[in-house]
Amino acid sequence: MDDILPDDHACPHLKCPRYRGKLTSRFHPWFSDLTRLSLRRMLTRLPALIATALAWSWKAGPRETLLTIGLNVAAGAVSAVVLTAVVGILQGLFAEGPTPQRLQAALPSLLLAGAAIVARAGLRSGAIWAQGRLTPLVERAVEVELVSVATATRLEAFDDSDWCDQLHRARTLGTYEAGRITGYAADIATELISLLAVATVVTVLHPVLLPLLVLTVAPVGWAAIRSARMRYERMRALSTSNRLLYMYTHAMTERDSAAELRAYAMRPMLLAEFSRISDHVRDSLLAVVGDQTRTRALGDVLGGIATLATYTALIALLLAGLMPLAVAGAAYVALGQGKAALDRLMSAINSCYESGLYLSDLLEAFTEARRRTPPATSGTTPGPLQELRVQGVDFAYPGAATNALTDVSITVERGQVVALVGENGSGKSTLATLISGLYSPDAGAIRWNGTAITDLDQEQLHARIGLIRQQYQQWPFSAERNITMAAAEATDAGRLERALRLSGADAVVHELGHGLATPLDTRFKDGEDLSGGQRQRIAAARGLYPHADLVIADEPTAALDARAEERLFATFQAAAQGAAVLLITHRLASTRTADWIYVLDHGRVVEQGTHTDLISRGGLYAELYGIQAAAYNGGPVSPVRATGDS
Ligand SMILES: Nc1ncnc2c1ncn2[C@@H]1O[C@H](COP(=O)(O)OP(=O)(O)OP(=O)(O)O)[C@@H](O)[C@H]1O
Repeated sequence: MDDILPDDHACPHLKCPRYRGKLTSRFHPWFSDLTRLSLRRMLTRLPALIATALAWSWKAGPRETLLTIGLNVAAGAVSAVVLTAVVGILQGLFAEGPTPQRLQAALPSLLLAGAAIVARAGLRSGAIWAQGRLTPLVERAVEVELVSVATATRLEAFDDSDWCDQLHRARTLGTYEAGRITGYAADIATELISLLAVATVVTVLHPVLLPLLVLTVAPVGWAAIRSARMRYERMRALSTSNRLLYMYTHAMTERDSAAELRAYAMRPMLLAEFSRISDHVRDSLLAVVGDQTRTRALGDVLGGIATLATYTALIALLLAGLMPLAVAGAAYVALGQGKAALDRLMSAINSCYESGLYLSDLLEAFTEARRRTPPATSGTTPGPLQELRVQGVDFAYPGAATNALTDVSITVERGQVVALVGENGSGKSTLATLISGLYSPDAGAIRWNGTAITDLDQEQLHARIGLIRQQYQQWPFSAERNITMAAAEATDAGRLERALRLSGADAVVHELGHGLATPLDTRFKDGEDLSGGQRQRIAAARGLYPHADLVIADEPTAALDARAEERLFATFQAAAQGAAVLLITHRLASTRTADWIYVLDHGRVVEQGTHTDLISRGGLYAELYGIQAAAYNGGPVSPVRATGDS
């Protein structure tokens, strides 16, 4: 397990140079750029991020976006009126003259302040309502966009752990923050308007007050942004740990792993691993809380000193006779409001900044997904298959030290059943996956009637291939949908009936409580589960349902009983009348009737020919066939030794 644990297990301190080095080398180059943004660079980048967020918001809910921004800005403007009115009240009250006269002078401002406070409350409530609606609208729109780009990427993207981390972060944090950033941007606008009013008032009262006001908030703002960045860096470094926790939680709470968990008594091990990783996440986050607290405390202390200096300056101006008492009182209130507005502005910028980091992450995930997506081919339309030719193909899985396939060439013609055989790990499924167009070869080409399949329209290519995968997935859909799968059009009853009959899945469906409508997942109402062989029949029907030119059957009978196996192989022979069949199997009895057989060994084609050719050659095929035949004929079989035998 240690080897797949993230680098952040190595050192809990972000400041550790060893750790930093690992992070920058492990993640994409933009990582360091993103997390080391200075305040200035962050502020220059924010408008572009906000513009992106606004564009999403507008698309997801134009009315809510307008209301969120409009009502917030209006609330900010009304706050400015409140402040001006309060200053008017104070100036009226502290002015020279008899009390009734001073009260009378303050009355209009008092009424204005009261009305403005009520109006501001109404506007704020409206803004909260609009923001409350906007957030889920944007979250949903971004989520839909994210799954849309993620499902369009090439299959090999999912062999890259960095991409898996990035996608997990985008899914769990990016979409959440994207829904909030518009609100934060509106808060910034609100507080900027309030602040503009305060700045005007204090500057009119005395020019020295404005810089003092800025000084009181600057350290607090600096500390808030620094601590936001600390948390973001930590969350980013914990990506793999968090993804592992998610996977462990899934494994320990979902049905598909429930049986093995119990049968292999995995509970103590899983709980221990889960605790170990979650302890690490907890300790990392606690360490950040400590760092954040120290930074914030420093900001507060510096801010406190600056506040003290501000009020000292105010008192000094008053004592020196440079400021009348009425103005000093108004300045005191204005400074208080200004500090509150600046605090809120800093907090809004900080929230926006933190959201912006996650949003940048999300945008990077979109860019990365598009980079990993095959170009939208207006590719050539594949015609009915006459010949599929694999020419000198090399392929290595991402990150693998050795090739899974080396210089592989095979040909499949219409009307043929071609078999791929070979021992475990020899590259058969990999070749089938490449032919299906799910991976691209590193060298060589796969040609469909002479055209490289990479130049063909991929959707139309997939529609011409019926794939029976070795590792098939049983989807939590109805039995019918598990066979027809993505078919955009309504189910073709004739093709469905044929696929059910040829695969033997008709008998399976017959026994289901709700027939084809039965959900194949017991976690859902009326759901039923299937035996291994029954599942394989459904998977075979899935591969036979399309009107395919090429049926690729990868170990289609491993779980089938003898009768079902015989029927399926006969099906493939029949299917080859109007199409081509590429059959991967370890059951060599069934390859005897194949038109051509390719034998793979360590990713290379080592033999090819008909069954008779290969037997007479006495090579690997003959050896494997001999072993199986001997087992059936009661001949000598290699003894199987129990491990530990002395
Ligand atoms: N997703 C993957 N990432 C990395 N390596 C892989 C992946 N899938 C398969 N391999 C490796 O590629 C090689 C070929 O595997 P492949 O599944 O094609 O063999 P196979 O002939 O189909 O084996 P089997 O008879 O067991 O099904 C093996 O060494 C395997 O470990």
